[in-house]
Amino acid sequence: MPAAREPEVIRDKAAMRAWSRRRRAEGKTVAVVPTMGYLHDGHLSLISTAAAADNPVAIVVTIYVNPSQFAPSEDLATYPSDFAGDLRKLASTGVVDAVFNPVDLYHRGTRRLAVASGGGAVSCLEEDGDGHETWVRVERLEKGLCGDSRPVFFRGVATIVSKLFNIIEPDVAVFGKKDYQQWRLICRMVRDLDFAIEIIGSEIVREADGLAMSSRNVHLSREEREKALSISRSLVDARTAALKGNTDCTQIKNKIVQTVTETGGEVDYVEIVEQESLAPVEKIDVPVVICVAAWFGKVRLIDNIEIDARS
Ligand SMILES: Nc1ncnc2c1ncn2[C@@H]1O[C@H](COP(=O)(O)OP(=O)(O)OP(=O)(O)O)[C@@H](O)[C@H]1O
Ligand SMILES: CC(C)(CO)[C@@H](O)C(=O)[O-]
Ligand code: BAL
Repeated sequence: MPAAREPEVIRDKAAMRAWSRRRRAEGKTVAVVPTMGYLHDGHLSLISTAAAADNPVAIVVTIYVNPSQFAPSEDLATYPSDFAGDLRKLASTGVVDAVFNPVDLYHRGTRRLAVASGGGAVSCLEEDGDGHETWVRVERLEKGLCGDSRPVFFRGVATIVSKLFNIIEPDVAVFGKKDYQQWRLICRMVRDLDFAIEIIGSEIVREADGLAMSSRNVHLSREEREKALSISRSLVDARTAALKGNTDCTQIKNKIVQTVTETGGEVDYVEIVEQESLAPVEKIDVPVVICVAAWFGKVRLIDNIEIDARS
């Protein structure tokens, strides 16, 4: 394990771009790990993936809670943050060269769009004005799964990730498979828009009892956290059943819904989709991913499991 090393903190986008260009002029590969902070071991595993990507590599971790991916009704205001703690964790890896932590990445404008008066603020960004008006949309992949209950989420993600790519100009970017739809959507965006960036999907990191690590887990009470284990447990059971030959998706989905609901969670969705297209399937005879989103109290969690019955 490398010795602890403080990353350089960069707040300004021009400084970030200049830093990145200097690293490339030195012959380094620039790898970026985009995050919203409140870092945990899942994030640190993305950094390890980036460090293994190429050599020599300059690693930038971005910490920015992007207002445009949150609807006004969602949890932007309570999203956890601990920048000092994040810096300590990043320093302890010994491999992170820079942290990009901008105060704001949007033009806010002057005209305020009040949500209450029906002024058209569909995300927390528009609540602050009409300054930003250019959006990146991945039209099919943004629909379904999380796109149904978070209608502005993927528009916000695709747009902020494009902005980060334009500022940092990385060679490589690492995303977690915990946010499976997000990872697939970014891959598609990069392909369709010819970003010269390799996208790496990194495996889900779990707590010892199976709960997928997530910044929002901090908001779970002890009881809610216990109930939330029903997601990972039911996903593992579903995978075991599928590999034993129960490939009927309706049956598998019903069982997961039943388990999570009986435990006290409120299911948002359970879907079984083809791994790359995210198209729903009826039978597990192609590589699939089972995706789940469920509420435990005020916390909405997502998780998934990949199944390739041929392997
Ligand atoms: N448990 C995990 N394993 C692997 N990657 C993860 C894990 N948790 C988050 N990531 C990845 O880290 C990146 C940044 O995610 P983010 O900062 O939103 O953290 P998060 O834990 O997913 O938070 P939340 O789900 O509460 O928003 C994303 O690419 C995400 O997929
Ligand atoms: C990719 C991302 C950093 C964009 O804000 C965010 O959606 C996240 O943390 O997964
Ligand atoms: N990790 C996804 C970021 C979000 O839920 O807004």
